[in-house]
Amino acid sequence: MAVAYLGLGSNLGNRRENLDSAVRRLDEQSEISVTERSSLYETEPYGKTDQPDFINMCVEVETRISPLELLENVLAIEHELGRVRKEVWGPRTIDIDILLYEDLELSLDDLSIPHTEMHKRAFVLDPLAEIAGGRIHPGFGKTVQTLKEELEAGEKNV
Ligand SMILES: Nc1ncnc2c1ncn2[C@@H]1O[C@H](COP(=O)(O)OP(=O)(O)OP(=O)(O)O)[C@@H](O)[C@H]1O
Ligand SMILES: Nc1nc2c(c(=O)[nH]1)N=C(CO)CN2
Repeated sequence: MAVAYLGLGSNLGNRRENLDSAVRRLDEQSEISVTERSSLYETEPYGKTDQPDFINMCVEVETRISPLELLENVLAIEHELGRVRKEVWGPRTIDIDILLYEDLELSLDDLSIPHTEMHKRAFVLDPLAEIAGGRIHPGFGKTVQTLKEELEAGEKNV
């Protein structure tokens, strides 16, 4: 059984309901069990800032399926929940990113693991540290908690 961590975000419609539905749908997949969920974090939009605030959270899942099959499941759930991809980094009913999958490092056209931006994003590291603070990011060889602290220290020095 593999343990993976997913980051979820919503900034359109009923954001809590969107996140709840996404977590429920993930857990309803026969091949995926949601084993931990973080609290909800209200966050200002990062990157493209002229859009509504997000609610972000992370979940831990256990699964026997491969990273690419997990991505297919995640994209199908995004689709079911009505996410329309109009612009990169734009508003969305639901966004689900695969952050970590065991200690795998993978770089394919459609899938990079760990997620390439996760260490730069407080909206990922804050909820992730709550449920996986001690997990090692295989690319950096540092725990999630350390990456979160380094990001916070860096932000103070800007
Ligand atoms: N780790 C990953 N998790 C989810 N999608 C990924 C990952 N790595 C690559 N992708 C690819 O990224 C594509 C676009 O993702 P998406 O539209 O969610 O980007 P975004 O949310 O706007 O930006 P970001 O990925 O930086 O959060 C997906 O269709 C998927 O093929
Ligand atoms: N706060 C916050 N900002 C974002 C988010 C997000 O989930 N939360 N997702 C983005 C694209 O993936 C871009 N910016």
